[in-house]
Amino acid sequence: MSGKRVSHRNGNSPDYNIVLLGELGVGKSALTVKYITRRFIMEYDPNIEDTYTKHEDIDGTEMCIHVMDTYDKEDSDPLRYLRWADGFMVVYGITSRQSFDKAREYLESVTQYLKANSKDSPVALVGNKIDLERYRQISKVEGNTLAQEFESLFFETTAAEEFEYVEDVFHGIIHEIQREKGDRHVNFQPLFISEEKFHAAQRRPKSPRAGPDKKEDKGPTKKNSSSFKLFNKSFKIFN
Ligand SMILES: Nc1nc2c(ncn2[C@@H]2O[C@H](COP(=O)(O)OP(=O)(O)OP(=O)(O)O)[C@@H](O)[C@H]2O)c(=O)[nH]1
Repeated sequence: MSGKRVSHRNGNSPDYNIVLLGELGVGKSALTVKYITRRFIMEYDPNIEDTYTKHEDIDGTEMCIHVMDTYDKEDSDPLRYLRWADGFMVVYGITSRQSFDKAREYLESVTQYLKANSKDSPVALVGNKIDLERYRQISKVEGNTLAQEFESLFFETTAAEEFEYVEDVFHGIIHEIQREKGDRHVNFQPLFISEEKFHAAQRRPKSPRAGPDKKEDKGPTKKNSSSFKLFNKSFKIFN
């Protein structure tokens, strides 16, 4: 994109909506909060569904990213996120076969909706918790095969390690959303956080954990006051 800014009808930064779907406990909240705050937080209230906002400047393009961390009950209406989302992240834990089966169900319902509504929003299958390699139940090949079946992007990542592992996933889907909306015209190769890259990084000395990461972060922005709820809870913060 070489620093060129995307112009929009009203001159404002574009807004992109990303929804996270998946079984309880796969790390939807952990990934959302890591992306927004760069921190790994251990405990969440599993019954909360919320939307968080982050300002980004990617390749010289300013944008506003809204992330919905869903809590899907039996009787809740999936249209609330299906209509809202510009891009979907279907998350499973690599240590849980059950969450992988659930991810397939989400992929089926999302792709069915998109097809029925002639929409082409990008979908990413995301295998989380690769820091727990020793408990892995879903191989990378199996994840990749499922993603290919649904013509979706595929990533493996962890919310418990470096911020970049999570950022890569979000930026990957943001690039695809931009491309789908005609805001980006370059050939983008989906980023993979490979086990090799992850383990190589594990062997390197880690950057200091405390405090914010290197890049200036404008922090969470109030959308409907939800972003600020984060800081009122007694979370355990690990980095
Ligand atoms: N080791 C490890 N633990 C993780 C990771 N991501 C999340 N967790 C932990 O897994 C548990 C569930 O994570 P959540 O983010 O609450 O999962 P969720 O998908 O939002 O599910 P609910 O909050 O239960 O709706 C928490 O204890 C997290 O700390 C990860 O990448 N690695």
